[in-house]
Amino acid sequence: MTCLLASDVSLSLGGRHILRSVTMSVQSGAVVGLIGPNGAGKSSLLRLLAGLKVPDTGCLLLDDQNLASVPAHWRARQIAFMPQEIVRPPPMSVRHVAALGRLAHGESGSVAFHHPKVTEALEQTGLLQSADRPAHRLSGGELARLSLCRMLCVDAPVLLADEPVAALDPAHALMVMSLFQKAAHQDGKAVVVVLHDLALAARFCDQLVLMQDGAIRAHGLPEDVLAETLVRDVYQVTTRRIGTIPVPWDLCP
Ligand SMILES: Nc1ncnc2c1ncn2[C@@H]1O[C@H](COP(=O)(O)OP(=O)(O)OP(=O)(O)O)[C@@H](O)[C@H]1O
Repeated sequence: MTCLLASDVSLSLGGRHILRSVTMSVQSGAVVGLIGPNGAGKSSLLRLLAGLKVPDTGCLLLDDQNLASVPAHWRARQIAFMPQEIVRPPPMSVRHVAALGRLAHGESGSVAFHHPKVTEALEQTGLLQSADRPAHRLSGGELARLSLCRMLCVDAPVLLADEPVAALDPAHALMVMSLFQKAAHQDGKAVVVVLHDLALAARFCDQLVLMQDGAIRAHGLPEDVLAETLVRDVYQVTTRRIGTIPVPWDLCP
């Protein structure tokens, strides 16, 4: 059982308080959705969870080990991270770029290129047919799926993805969210996904953490966190419901 915990973390950057006393955790078998308005601190928190930034106060614990003191190569095998910014890769094939995920295991060259996990991840992200295409010629959504694919190639017990569906069409967004759900529920991964789509958050996440102004405003079951009054207050939008699923409808008057 893997557990990643951010315990009372605070972070300041450029003289601004970015995160204030944030505590949250994710365990094997669960998808946690990190939601909140632009600038709320979601990406900053995700980078702390990935061990890519160190908090000013508080700590990050992976199975009781402080992320600040574990070897980087061990951390890279435990936590796979998909950043929000998708960098256009150099002229390499899609499979070559995906195989870079195996570097976390010290694998490169043909060992990485032919690794079964790479083929599986290409298939899961709908890129197997495009494996030989030049990666730098992919569309924005295809590049986002390649970034996700590379993360899956790490085969880590913890998956952290920053807005993985922001550039995807509805079918691929549903495919990717189903993929995260399966990774958690069937394969026992611990998954944290940053999302702006409240309907996807409601449908596919087991728990939601709602951030506002660098702090956690609410956390718990999606139906509780996405209560109409809370969504209205935090996002300044009204919603309409399809069952329990909220759809942002209008700006608050
Ligand atoms: N290096 C930095 N120096 C100063 N401020 C920063 C720095 N990095 C981030 N910030 C600020 O921290 C706040 C939180 O940024 P963050 O990217 O974590 O928000 P977010 O919730 O992920 O937003 P979005 O939904 O727009 O991606 C923002 O106001 C941002 O401008």
